[in-house]
Amino acid sequence: MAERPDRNAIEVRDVRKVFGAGENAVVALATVSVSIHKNEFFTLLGPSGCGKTTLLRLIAGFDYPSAGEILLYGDDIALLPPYKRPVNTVFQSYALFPHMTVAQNIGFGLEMLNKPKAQVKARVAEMLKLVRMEQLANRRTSQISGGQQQRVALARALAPQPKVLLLDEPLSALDYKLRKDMQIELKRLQGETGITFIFVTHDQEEALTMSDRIAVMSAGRILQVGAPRDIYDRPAERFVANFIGESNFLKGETIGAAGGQATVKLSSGAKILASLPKGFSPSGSITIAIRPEHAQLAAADGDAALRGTVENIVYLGTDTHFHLRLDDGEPFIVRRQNARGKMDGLAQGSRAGVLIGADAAQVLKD
Ligand SMILES: Nc1ncnc2c1ncn2[C@@H]1O[C@H](COP(=O)(O)OP(=O)(O)OP(=O)(O)O)[C@@H](O)[C@H]1O
Repeated sequence: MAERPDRNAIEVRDVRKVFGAGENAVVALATVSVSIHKNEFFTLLGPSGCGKTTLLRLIAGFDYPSAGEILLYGDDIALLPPYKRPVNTVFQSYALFPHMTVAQNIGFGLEMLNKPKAQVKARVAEMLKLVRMEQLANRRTSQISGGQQQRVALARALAPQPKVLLLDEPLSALDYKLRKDMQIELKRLQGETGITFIFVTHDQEEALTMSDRIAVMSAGRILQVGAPRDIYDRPAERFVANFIGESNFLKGETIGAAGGQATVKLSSGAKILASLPKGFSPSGSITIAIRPEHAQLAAADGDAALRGTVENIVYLGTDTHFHLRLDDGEPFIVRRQNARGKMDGLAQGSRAGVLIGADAAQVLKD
């Protein structure tokens, strides 16, 4: 299949997937559209059951959409069988052959494609180097660690030079430290090979660490697509603001909007500026989200936007969370980075004000 550099690596257009029929029908994907660019590390992020694996399986060809198109560099592949697609998958269970060596596992796919022996040998050597497993080439895969098995599974999937690599929660079986190392390793592999990676995870930290862009999914829909920073700083919906990081939610009234920002009157009477989601025109009652680290504590008698009482102080090593009860009864958390030797007079039961930074508030669509 010829690669057309002007096209997106993958384009999912109005794809719907329903399992079963009649009363037993399950809508796994409710009309999803997304474009994934060439050379991109793209992540599908969402809770269990939101449809991530279903979308990945449709791109891989393990299943077919009920409606819609899936294009790879402009060609519709939705009905092609998996082996005819220049796409490969790395599964959570690495699915290696335990009686074969590391090198044999990596070369297996190439041999199945009847590639000449010399070519297989050269490619296997290249892949062993790429995943830094040269020393263990002749070990059986039953005799290497989980992290090493993961590298072999990656090398095997990359060996036939797919145009797109699909990764379905490939790090979830690894312990925390190894998982962190493999996140960096995966990002390096993607950069060095230039292959488009589509990665599935329910772990928001993993998604933020590795991705060029993230699609946040919930209940068979894609709610928001953006760079990690956009998704974190500019969540468009309450689900996104809640699923990624922590957020405070405040009710307010819109009293004007211009230049992508709304002026919002809070129940405390304070007026603040809040960013608007793209193309969204607010009216009347709205909800805004504010990250705990984007608000600051201040004197209760000053000109703070919010006022309340400190109910709880949670020390977390790197920072401290101050749990406030605002005067209108709503909870609000302020996170402050800890500095050595710095103490303050705030204690449980103290009155405190909250300052909201100039670019801290985000209007939500729901
Ligand atoms: N073969 C199937 N038959 C019927 N329902 C299915 C089938 N596969 C998936 N589903 C349903 O479709 C929905 C989406 O499932 P999917 O596996 O895509 O979610 P997911 O986000 O990948 O979840 P997880 O993180 O738990 O793997 C779920 O409600 C699931 O129960």
